[in-house]
Amino acid sequence: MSDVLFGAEPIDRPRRELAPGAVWVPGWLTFEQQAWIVARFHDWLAGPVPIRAAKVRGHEMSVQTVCLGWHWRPYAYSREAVDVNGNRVLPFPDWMVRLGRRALVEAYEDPRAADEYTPDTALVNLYDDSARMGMHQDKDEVSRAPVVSLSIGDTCTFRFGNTEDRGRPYEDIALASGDLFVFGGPSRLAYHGVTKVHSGTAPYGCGVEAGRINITLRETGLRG
Ligand SMILES: O=C(O)CCC(=O)C(=O)O
Ligand SMILES: [Fe+2]
Repeated sequence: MSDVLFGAEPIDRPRRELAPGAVWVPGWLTFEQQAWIVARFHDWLAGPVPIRAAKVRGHEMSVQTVCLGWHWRPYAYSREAVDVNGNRVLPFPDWMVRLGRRALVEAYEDPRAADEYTPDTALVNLYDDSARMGMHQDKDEVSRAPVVSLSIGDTCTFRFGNTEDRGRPYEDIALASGDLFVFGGPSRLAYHGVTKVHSGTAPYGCGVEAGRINITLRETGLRG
């Protein structure tokens, strides 16, 4: 138990800039914050649009996703979940706007980093032991504001690459429960993915017993 718990502590895991604009802040969320967010996650699961594996060119992703603010399907955002049940997604909560702003200020160590930042959508991904996410760019947003990523539950191997293609150079890091990862500026369109979820590594107290939750806060730049 204690090994697992200490594994998620920021001890020996200093903050790091992987590339210009791409910053990893281990252990940013407290266990209390993580568990509170996981309780909200259960509220979202009971919401108007069920969590589902999106289809990319006819193939179901191994990750399941539910959205707030705007509904994402591969290559497009809409207010209604047109590829699920047609219902409008839950509104984007104000606390997430504040959390996203705090995340930018923290990651970039600049009190003004969030001055022009208003995230309006969250993609909430649920990974089981066998789920992965292939290398991709987040480019369905019109805005090029940074993406704020929060991880809760099992540790994963997160692959952060370059802006040219899916291949090398890339770096593999272990994103653990409570970690913050921000990619903006010159890294905004960097390819990234999840190559493995390490089952049984969710620390006691994070609110997740098995699996991994990842929340990305984004500014779509869309109107309507
Ligand atoms: O799960 C992660 O850490 C990354 C998720 C991601 O890249 C995405 O939702 O676009
Ligand atoms: Fe992504």
